[in-house]
Amino acid sequence: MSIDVNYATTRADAATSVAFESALESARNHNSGPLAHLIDGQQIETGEVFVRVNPAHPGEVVTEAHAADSALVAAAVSAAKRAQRQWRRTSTVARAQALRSAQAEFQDRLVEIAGILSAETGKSRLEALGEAKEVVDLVDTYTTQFEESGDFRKRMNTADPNEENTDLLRPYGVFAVIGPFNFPAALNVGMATAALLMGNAIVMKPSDKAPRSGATVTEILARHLPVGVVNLIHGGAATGKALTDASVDGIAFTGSAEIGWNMVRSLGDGAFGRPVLAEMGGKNVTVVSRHADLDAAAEGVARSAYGLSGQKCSACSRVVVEADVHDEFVTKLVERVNALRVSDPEDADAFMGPVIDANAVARFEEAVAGARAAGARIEAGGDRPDREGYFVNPTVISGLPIGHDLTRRELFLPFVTVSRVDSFDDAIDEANAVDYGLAAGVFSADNTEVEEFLDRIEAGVLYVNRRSGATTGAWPGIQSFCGWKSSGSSGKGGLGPWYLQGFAREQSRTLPIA
Ligand SMILES: NC(=O)c1ccc[n+]([C@@H]2O[C@H](COP(=O)([O-])OP(=O)(O)OC[C@H]3O[C@@H](n4cnc5c(N)ncnc54)[C@H](O)[C@@H]3O)[C@@H](O)[C@H]2O)c1
Ligand SMILES: N[C@@H](CCC=O)C(=O)O
Repeated sequence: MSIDVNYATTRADAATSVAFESALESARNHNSGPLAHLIDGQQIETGEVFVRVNPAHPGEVVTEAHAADSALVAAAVSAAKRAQRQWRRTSTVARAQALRSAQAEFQDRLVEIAGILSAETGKSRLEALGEAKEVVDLVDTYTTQFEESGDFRKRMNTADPNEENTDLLRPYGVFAVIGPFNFPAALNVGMATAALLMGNAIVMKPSDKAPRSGATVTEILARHLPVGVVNLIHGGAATGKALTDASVDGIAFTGSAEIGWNMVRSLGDGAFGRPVLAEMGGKNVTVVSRHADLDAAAEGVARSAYGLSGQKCSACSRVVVEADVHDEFVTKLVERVNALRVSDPEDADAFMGPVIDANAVARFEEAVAGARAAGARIEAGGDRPDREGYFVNPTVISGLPIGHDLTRRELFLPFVTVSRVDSFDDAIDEANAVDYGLAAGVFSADNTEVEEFLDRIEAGVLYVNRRSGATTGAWPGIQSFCGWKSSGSSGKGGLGPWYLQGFAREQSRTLPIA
């Protein structure tokens, strides 16, 4: 079945929908005992068992898994170190072939993977199918870049006719790969593929909120690579901490800023620094000028703010609007938000599924109470649908004072604040007044304003007048996904052309000409 879905797709064809529904049902009923770790090619079934429930029906356990303790983590790192010695000497052609072979299996199992993603995270079918397709495109994009890189090896000039000089990129060794719950297939596979192509071995720790999603894609990678190059351990924060404290040579992390920056600090605090490629949170803004097409702006914001229930690092969570068009924009946004369908992902028309867990629901209720206490207007939502599960309604808030905490802190919820400012210049100041710098959008028909936005905005992923998603929808090989400020530690983004190099260090070699 050929499936062409991305995060801007608005409908799946009938055959894909039927296949997805069957995959979702089977994933929801698949629990056949705790998932094992994968270390040196062996399935290891030790450690306390934790469970993941279906967020649409929290009484149903979808997955169980064993959590790894620090001894098991150390065993996984040792296995990876042993395997990496050979893997780094494997020809670049053979490394690329191994990843191409995994890519083919990801493509063959795309709908099955989408079902597992939706069962564990509550993603709608289009979000789940989009993520499963992103997995395939990520492997393809990085492998193509790798194949075209000339082996990351360059012949240099020489100052001595008896010498030849080469500059090359060499792997660090073993990378810990630690991923978040919201894209537990694409982000884990993206980080892992880049590390592996560059000659590193990995120890993967997926989120404990999506262990089967992480395990399924990691086991596919493992099957196509030599034993021990890809290892998998399960668990939550304690297992993650044990992994970052172990003797890994680097970390690829995607998750919240607090945890990511702690890793950066802790790996920098030794006899020598080790790389932490961390992609972190956002408080992504859309600027709406008085020269904007307000229908396009409202649609772009609604799609970005509420897709995946606002649980994208790229989600638009604040809109800054020029005063002249504030009320009209809010009216148009509210119309669209009230039309969004919040439902179980098994419902073909569900736009928003549940949020991830009870903590997210509590955070939603606290945020709404905070907005009310500050005298803000709840323009849409602010409550929960009357149904079982971790569902909340898409929410629009206006009238919060400039600088209010709810306009600064990442909530990771379908919760959008709209702020009124006097000028386009003030809008950019307000847009930049957060620590984060991930994605940002602008709506304006005035080219001078657009240029001003592009020049001044402090974020790594920018979109202009984008109706299909004001701040979301980056795709491998099309938009790089680079966090500025507290949103990223390396100044380079996943999905883009400079990512692979972060997984290697440079070496210069001067040899006598024989
Ligand atoms: N910039 C990006 O590309 C990007 C993409 C997706 C998500 N995110 C961000 O991820 C966050 C949401 O995901 P989440 O709630 O799973 O994030 P999180 O930071 O809570 O967890 C991420 C991963 O870190 C592990 N972890 C938790 N504590 C740890 C510790 N002390 N040491 C080591 N590992 C630890 C978790 O088990 C999980 O696997 C949001 O902030 C979102 O913006 C960023
Ligand atoms: N690549 C996705 C975001 C991934 C993070 O959560 C987007 O651009 O919307």
